[in-house]
Amino acid sequence: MAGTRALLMLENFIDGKFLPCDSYLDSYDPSTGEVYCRVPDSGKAEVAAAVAAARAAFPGWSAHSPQERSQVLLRLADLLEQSLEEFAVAESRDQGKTITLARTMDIPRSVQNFRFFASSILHHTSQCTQMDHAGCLHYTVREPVGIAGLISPWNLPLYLLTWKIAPAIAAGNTVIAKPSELTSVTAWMLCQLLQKAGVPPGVVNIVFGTGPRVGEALVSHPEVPVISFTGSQPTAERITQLSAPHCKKLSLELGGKNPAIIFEDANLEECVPTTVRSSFANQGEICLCTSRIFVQKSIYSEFLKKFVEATRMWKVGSPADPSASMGALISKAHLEKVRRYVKIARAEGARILCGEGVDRLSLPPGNRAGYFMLPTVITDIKDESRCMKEEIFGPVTCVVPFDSEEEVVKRANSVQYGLAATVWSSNVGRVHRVAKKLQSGLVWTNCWLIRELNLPFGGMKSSGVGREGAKDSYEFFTESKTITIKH
Ligand SMILES: NC(=O)C1=CN([C@@H]2O[C@H](COP(=O)(O)OP(=O)(O)OC[C@H]3O[C@@H](n4cnc5c(N)ncnc54)[C@H](O)[C@@H]3O)[C@@H](O)[C@H]2O)C=CC1
Ligand SMILES: N/C(=C\C=C\C(=O)O)C(=O)O
Repeated sequence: MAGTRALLMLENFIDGKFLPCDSYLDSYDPSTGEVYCRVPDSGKAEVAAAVAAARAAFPGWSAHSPQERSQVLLRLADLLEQSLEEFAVAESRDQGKTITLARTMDIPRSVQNFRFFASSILHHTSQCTQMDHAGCLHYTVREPVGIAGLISPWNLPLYLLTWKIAPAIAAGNTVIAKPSELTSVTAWMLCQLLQKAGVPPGVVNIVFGTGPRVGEALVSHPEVPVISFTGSQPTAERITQLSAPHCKKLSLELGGKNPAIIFEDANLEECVPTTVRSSFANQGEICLCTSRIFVQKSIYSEFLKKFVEATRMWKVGSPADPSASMGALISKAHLEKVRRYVKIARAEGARILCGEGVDRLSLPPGNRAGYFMLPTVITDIKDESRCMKEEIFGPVTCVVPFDSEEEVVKRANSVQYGLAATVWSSNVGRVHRVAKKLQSGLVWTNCWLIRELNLPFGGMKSSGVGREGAKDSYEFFTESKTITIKH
């Protein structure tokens, strides 16, 4: 329990006003295991109120010029940047990640999301073709779709929420956002900045609560024609079913089982630390994290030794500790789920080289009830194992050897997911060839998570439907109309 300290009470943000809710959910600080915040447990009534506000705000907001909307987004970015530290501390407490990561990645990227779409909205052009034999000119115009429903997960709370809000409102839509019930605080803090930045009431509405209650009410609402979702594959299936009767536009950004392919000519000085980071950053709770590492046989032992040594240097500690590389996992249930995967691997005869069940986790007394685990490296594991097939979404990675390029491409592609991959080699021809053959929406060669926001982001196969980015998000959040002029 939270002891004598008052709990932080969040409120929904509808039509520019903070509104209390009839019932509330407990929200935990993952680094202590204590309830510290209460989140509205919204449902159909709150969604109906948000839809009414978004509907009323749409004509005015969509009639603004892109330049006017851009100015509002830029003010929002500036205000967020001025409060960066406050947001970083709040994100860390709510999610369990280190303050350092929130300060250097989550909040700066949220600022960048607003700045990026404030700029990119100014540069779209439409198409025009002529048909002289028929005396016709054809051109396209794009219009905002209407009210956008935005559902975001708990791993990168403000980062992914703003990645949806910014392009949606830049294009002239009004929005109803539903952050994860596990991490609602920075979304609520953002509402205070919306007012200051001059976002008109009703343009951005935020309803808090669980997926089955408020999430489904939003997805099922007939006046919300477009849904952008980031989260798990089973939830995406449910959203697809609920939105099917309304033929909604869907963008689904889902999970991954991302391979790292390390050839014998890789530069291990760069590859080892980057692959440790790609496996364990944000406690492994990023859909882009590496969870299957394929290493060419001739360097397998050398890589494994260096990789385990580097993983053991990755300190797990209080999120406020500047020397900690990893904080707490999101929840007790998630921690248990991740640990279960390690147990399954062990029962199948795999070897756990470091981390869970092998090394001792040392934490300050105040964090001992938190949801921490050590970064864990598994080897001697079959490709058919659940740990090599299913998304674990925690600090667990598997390392296995391979012989040939052809073999490793086949094995890398053998899972249901196709989100991100890394390829490590100094042979330029090989990196192009392998990148082309991988079934993956994103391939990073000799690096990881260097993002170019202009270009398409998203996955193949069960990793999702649609792409996000400057042009892709613009196309998703607008409808195209083709006009023919006979002259
Ligand atoms: N981007 C990614 O790849 C992510 C993947 N995951 C995966 O999903 C697993 C489960 O995590 P969850 O938090 O349960 O993910 P989730 O997919 O259930 O939650 C994501 C968002 O969807 C909402 N939601 C849940 N059920 C819904 C429904 N029926 N209708 C509308 N919205 C709904 C949630 O409230 C949250 O805002 C994780 O262990 C991880 O494997 C989780 C978060 C992000
Ligand atoms: N969607 C996720 C990460 C996106 C990162 C980016 O846009 O840079 C995720 O982890 O769910």
